[in-house]
Amino acid sequence: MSTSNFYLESKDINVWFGERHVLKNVSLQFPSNEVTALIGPSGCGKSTFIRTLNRMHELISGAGLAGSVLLDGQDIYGEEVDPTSVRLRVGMVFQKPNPFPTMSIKENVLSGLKLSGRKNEISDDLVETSLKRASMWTEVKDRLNDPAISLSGGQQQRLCIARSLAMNPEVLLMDEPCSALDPGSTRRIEETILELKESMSIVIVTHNMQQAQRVSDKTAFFLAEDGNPGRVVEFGDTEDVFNKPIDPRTNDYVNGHFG
Ligand SMILES: Nc1ncnc2c1ncn2[C@@H]1O[C@H](COP(=O)(O)OP(=O)(O)OP(=O)(O)O)[C@@H](O)[C@H]1O
Repeated sequence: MSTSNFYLESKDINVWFGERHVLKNVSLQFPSNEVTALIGPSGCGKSTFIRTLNRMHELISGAGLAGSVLLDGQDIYGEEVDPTSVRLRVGMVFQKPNPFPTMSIKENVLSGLKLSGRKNEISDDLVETSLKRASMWTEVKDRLNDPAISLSGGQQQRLCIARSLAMNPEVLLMDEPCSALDPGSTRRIEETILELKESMSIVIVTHNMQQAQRVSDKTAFFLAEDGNPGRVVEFGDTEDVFNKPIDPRTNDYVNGHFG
């Protein structure tokens, strides 16, 4: 049973690359059924932080970490915890769509299950459900055996979302998922995010202030000032962060005065 009121929670996360301290004391809470946007200028540590939430950070050589991340009350950095199982529970979608290009659409959806040895969960129903949840079933249902490379960039990104969803994650991390997409594809992904949040917690890194306001319930503003490590300057309801920010630096950033 969870000991936290939040589904996912970071406590005093500090990150180093070699000697360089790049994130300081980041404590954020991510409730179920909410979308949290991480915003801030380039280089303030948003992508680094999101990677600490599913133990992808430690795959980078020279990466150091202190602090804890509670997933449903359990520290994902606990000694007894297998990092692979964390990455299955906390899925991730990247900036650039990265389907397996020569695999078919269907094989892509099922690839995570195959790679993690969960072959008994593989079924046509799961392919359909995952593609439906990623809002692309009607577009691809008659071409499931076509290679992923035959899809548009926006469709490839939704296929990557479907691939994550097939693993039935409890949290979905999205690192600038729309930055390589046109406005129409961006809108489809945003609609998908709003549908998915009914069944999970979502954390999204975005440089698009309108997108943050359209999709997120909460917003965290990160800033790394004058060579100092990145930290959270302000965290709260998205409406407040954008319309009545407490910190003048948040006000300047959300109104486009820097970054
Ligand atoms: N693999 C790495 N090795 C060394 N330093 C890194 C590595 N990845 C990121 N950094 C450094 O950590 C800091 C935070 O980078 P990060 O990519 O997390 O920022 P960001 O806010 O996501 O930036 P952007 O918005 O441009 O994607 C930067 O100073 C960056 O140079």
